[in-house]
Amino acid sequence: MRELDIFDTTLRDGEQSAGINLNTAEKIEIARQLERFGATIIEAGFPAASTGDFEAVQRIAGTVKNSIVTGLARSVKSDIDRAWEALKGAEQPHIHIFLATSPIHMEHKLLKTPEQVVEIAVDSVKYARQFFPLVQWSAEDASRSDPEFLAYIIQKVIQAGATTINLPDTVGYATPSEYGAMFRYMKENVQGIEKVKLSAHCHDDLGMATANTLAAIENGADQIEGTINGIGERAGNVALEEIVVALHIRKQLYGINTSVNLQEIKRTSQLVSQLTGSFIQSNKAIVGKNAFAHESGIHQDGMLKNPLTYEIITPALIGDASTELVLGKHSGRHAFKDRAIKMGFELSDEKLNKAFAEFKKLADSKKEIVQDDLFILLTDQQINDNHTPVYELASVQVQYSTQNIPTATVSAYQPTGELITEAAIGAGSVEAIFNTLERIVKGKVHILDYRVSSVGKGRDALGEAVINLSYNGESVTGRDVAQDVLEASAKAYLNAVNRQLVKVGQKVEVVAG
Ligand SMILES: CC(=O)SCCNC(=O)CCNC(=O)[C@H](O)C(C)(C)COP(=O)(O)OP(=O)(O)OC[C@H]1O[C@@H](n2cnc3c(N)ncnc32)[C@H](O)[C@@H]1OP(=O)(O)O
Ligand SMILES: CC(C)C(=O)C(=O)O
Ligand SMILES: [Mg+2]
Repeated sequence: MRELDIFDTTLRDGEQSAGINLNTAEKIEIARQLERFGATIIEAGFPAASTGDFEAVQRIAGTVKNSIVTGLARSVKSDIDRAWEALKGAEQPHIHIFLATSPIHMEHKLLKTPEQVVEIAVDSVKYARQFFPLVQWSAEDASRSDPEFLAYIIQKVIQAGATTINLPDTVGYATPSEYGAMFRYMKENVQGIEKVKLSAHCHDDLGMATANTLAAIENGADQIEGTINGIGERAGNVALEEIVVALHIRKQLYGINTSVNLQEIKRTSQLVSQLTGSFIQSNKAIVGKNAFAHESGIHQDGMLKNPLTYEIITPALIGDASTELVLGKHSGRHAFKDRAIKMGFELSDEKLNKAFAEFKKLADSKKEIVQDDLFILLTDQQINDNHTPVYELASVQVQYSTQNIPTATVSAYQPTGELITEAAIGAGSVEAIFNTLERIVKGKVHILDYRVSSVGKGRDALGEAVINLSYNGESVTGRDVAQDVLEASAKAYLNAVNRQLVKVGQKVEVVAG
């Protein structure tokens, strides 16, 4: 059986998705889950990009023990120095350096000749090797590069000390046969290629990321890179869950093993979706809401006679218990704690007590508490930063009728602890609430995106609101749930503003420390 390394870039390329903005606590939570998922390598960020990214990479490198942690760097000394600062405490320091090799990128973006690009690549890898035992070098836009030039620069970079070579399909342009052929060509034409790991990195612009990644595997890739739920720049990266399940289901065809624990797929997917605020389309392979739903009569008949007629994967394979929990308003702390532990949460007693109080409040207004409700509630406590003072919703009241202008009255605690009440009108109830909140948070707010949906099933399902707004010029996403969508919307709005405040608080801490 061949071993394949799984390089997860949810926290770097995934976070490059428009509208996704994770804070350090959320990144650490995702990184810990990726470790449970079994990623060989976790790309935790781009340390030179911002203080927030630097801090997240440094803290993840100090937290995660069973996966290698890496950070991205341009081929410049200052980026490599910053990456070393962030990663020197890691168990196995690993850096990911990239430089574009396609004619269009070299000429129009880097403004360099191919000769200069070779020199920069070699110098940066040599420089990085002085610090890092593991250096991955990526030829950005490899699939649109001249194969001979690509083979030449890869050979030079291997001689300079690179330990992994990545061949990205940066703009999702390649077809499976072309992408596979590139791997074969490099294997046949680059001296020393057998000494390094060869990696695939596919984007989904033409919907071919999964097919391309499998083509790379068929042609000798030792590592594949992707994200959970396929989030990422533009149309996203390849969805790791699709690759690992395909390799598992088609084991006889591929003969490949990975370190991934398939049972952790559902939880990882749910966590990434919740913390990034990015919905998973219902027909998404493996993790979509309908991925295991059989609707039509002929299919249901077949399933009843023998599930293998229509089911190649079961929810149980990916750890989707989907069971309705028998936790309700009469449940006690022990049963609640036991369930939280079984769901993989590690909460302090203080956080567990807070989560329990929230659970009791919810159980009073909702017949049944399902797994999804509990997951959201416990995750919120787990990543809750209670050091930076933030806004907290006290009450919201809306007057709406088809004849009159909607009016909202909102009371909220300020970061100072003071309770204030404001009122405003709007074209609809939601706008009236948002206009009122804008007065409360005392900053310029622009709503960029806003969505509501239900969590779980039934009339009394929780309402979830996700809002992307810019607060004082910085774009940030907030989300929250409540029994009522208007309350969820108000809470999601404050959640976004609070996340921005927490981020600012973290920056101050890093600069001061
Ligand atoms: C394919 C990918 O996903 S690549 C990763 C993309 N991710 C990101 O860009 C997110 C983080 N980026 C950032 O925070 C910023 O872009 C920074 C901090 C890295 C740089 O910011 P700035 O200094 O303001 O430069 P800006 O982003 O405007 O331009 C990029 C510069 O880097 C150069 N550059 C681009 N790639 C590379 C590279 N691999 N190696 C060296 N230089 C590079 C560009 O040519 C440009 O140089 P110029 O300023 O001489 O024209
Ligand atoms: C930085 C590189 C590997 C990248 O993300 C890409 O080329 O898509
Ligand atoms: Mg990419």
